[in-house]
Amino acid sequence: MSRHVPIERLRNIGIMAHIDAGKTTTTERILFYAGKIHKIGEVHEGAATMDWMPQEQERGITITSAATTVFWREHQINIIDTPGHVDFTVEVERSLRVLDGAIAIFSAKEGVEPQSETVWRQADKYHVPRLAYVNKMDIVGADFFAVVEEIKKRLGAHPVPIQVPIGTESEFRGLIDLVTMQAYYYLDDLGTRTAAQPIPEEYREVAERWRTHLLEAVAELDDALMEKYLEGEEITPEEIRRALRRGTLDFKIVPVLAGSSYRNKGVQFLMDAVVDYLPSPVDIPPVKGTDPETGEPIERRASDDEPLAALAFKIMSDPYIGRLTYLRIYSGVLRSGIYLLNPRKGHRERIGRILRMHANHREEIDEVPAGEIVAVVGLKDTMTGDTLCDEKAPIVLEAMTFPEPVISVAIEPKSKADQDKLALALQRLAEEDPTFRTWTDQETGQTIIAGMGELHLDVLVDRMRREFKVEANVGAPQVAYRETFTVPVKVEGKYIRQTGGRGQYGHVWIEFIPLGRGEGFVFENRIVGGVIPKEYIPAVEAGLREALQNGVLAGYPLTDLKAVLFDGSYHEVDSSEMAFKIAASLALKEAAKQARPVLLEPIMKLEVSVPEDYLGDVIGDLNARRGRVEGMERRGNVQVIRAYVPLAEMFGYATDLRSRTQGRGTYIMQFSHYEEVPAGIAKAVIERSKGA
Ligand SMILES: Nc1nc2c(ncn2[C@@H]2O[C@H](COP(=O)(O)OP(=O)(O)OP(=O)(O)O)[C@@H](O)[C@H]2O)c(=O)[nH]1
Repeated sequence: MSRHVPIERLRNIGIMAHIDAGKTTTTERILFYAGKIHKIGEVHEGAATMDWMPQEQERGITITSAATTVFWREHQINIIDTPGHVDFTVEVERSLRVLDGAIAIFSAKEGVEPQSETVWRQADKYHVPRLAYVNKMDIVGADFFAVVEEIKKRLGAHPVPIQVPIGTESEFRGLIDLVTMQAYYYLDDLGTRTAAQPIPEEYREVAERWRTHLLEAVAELDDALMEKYLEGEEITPEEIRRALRRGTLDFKIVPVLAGSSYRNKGVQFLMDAVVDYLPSPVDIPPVKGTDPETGEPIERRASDDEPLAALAFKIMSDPYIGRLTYLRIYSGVLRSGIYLLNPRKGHRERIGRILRMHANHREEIDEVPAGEIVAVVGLKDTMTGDTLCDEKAPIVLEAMTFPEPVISVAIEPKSKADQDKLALALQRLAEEDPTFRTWTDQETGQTIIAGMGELHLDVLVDRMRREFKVEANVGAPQVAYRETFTVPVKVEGKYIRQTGGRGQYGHVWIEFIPLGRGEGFVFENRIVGGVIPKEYIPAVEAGLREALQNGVLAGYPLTDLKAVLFDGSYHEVDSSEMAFKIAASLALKEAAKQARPVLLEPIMKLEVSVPEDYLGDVIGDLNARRGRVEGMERRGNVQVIRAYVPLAEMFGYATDLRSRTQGRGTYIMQFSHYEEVPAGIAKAVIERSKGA
């Protein structure tokens, strides 16, 4: 088996951060030092190698994750660049799902920002061990130890600095390695570094203090080291590193490093830390899945000798190659030309070419061992979240969950030709992005696209224009309302037709029970004694699911309810799936009359940062938008307001806040949950939908 490196020397890592903390710059530098690119591209010049989509270069933000492979100290590092903007949270989530470790980047000035908190929690959810990297040590207001304190307070983590920066802001010029107690200086902004030096006199005290902190932390992790430490014996750098590694993998500590990626300081040490402290595929627990036949849980170890199990975590359409499916190979060996089972679809797919992705070129390979991340060309039906496996040893890996879209716009193609191109574009975009939805509005016949936020939709529309050359008019953004029931009801649905020949007979009794917000739709079959034959049950569920989509108040999907099929009857000759489907939808219609349906709206979690002077004005405005202010705190020289606000009131907020604060206010917003729309407003929304 050809493997670039033994699996213990493989690292699959992600880089996560708040927008603008420096992910792209840091990734660029890593590629540079690993010798992959020879000219360092600057983000602000629109030349960064990872950000290759045109919009990314124009907007200066990273939208899609690109996987890239580098080598460092005889280790192979696969890096996934993840986006920082909340509208693309799903990109972060799906990367975290397939990664083994992560670097969390913080700005030395801004510290723990709202989005860094969000991605940190996501990494917790997916059990991703991580390092913290305090970037931008060179900027005014940089404060390494303040960020360390914030990581502790705000994220509840146990940060353990393994370095102390020498100088800050424009004086930032070196790093003290607390593991070896040696100092390194940078001679320029190009990363030229001195050999190890003694710690300078003025840094002795602070270095000793943090060395003690480090030793206490590692002693806590290891009884043998604790003994040595208490005896006052010397603990070697090797012992410290081993304990730090164990502690990081066990989520007990987070090693913290400092640097300025932009000025080429600290990045090589960061790469060393990836090798030293982040897990290889064999350091993480075996992947979990189930047997598609029996539902029995199965585990697969990261070994070439296990049957193959891979997860498709991203689909991209490449203008030259076509459809690229990114796979994480959890176990077994992937070879081009083999057939694999997609258990969700129940059929086989042929693996075409296998590509290892570098930032700006691809390498074709024939075989990929366990633990790797690669892209595959030629898969037709595999979607994001699907498992591909050895057909002799089928497994379904735990699927990813994606949030439902909260905002939509209508798209009207300008010509017949645009109409056709639009159809293709929508199909491609939906394959790539599981949070993107599209459908045709029943009443108006318009094409609707839906996503996670205004920026998300902007980017999608932009891609339709550029990549698929669709000319279209785009409507104003609309809130994705939902509907639900508020009281439980038991109702009957009967569809019986007796007109000559063969009739129609479907008859159900269903109880509808309201569920909590976010629980979705649950169907339960409690038919006993064959009052309705088994073969008609799926038709009842399908009939309900279909009818739910069209709502009962204003055409928005009904959600957060449970339907229990508990009684009914059938006819030997006249019953059919169709008749039961219709009976189910009639039951739902009846339920709508009795179950006091209400309208639900998406509520956004908002953090606004404004200078003190504008505080009153901004809060007043939030109140006028039906906002609920939850709290306020001072961060540096700004006040941060935390609030919940209905999305319906937040269109155009960016412009509004800018003019209200003379451009000094900033905010970050993301979907939180659905809530009932107040009666007066609901009435207006329902009337508007009827008028449309
Ligand atoms: N002074 C200074 N500027 C930096 C440093 N690192 C990044 N920057 C600048 O900060 C800005 C944002 O950096 P990016 O690397 O694009 O940040 P990002 O986190 O990838 O941002 P998104 O891709 O938009 O999520 C750019 O203008 C960088 O040049 C640093 O260490 N020091």
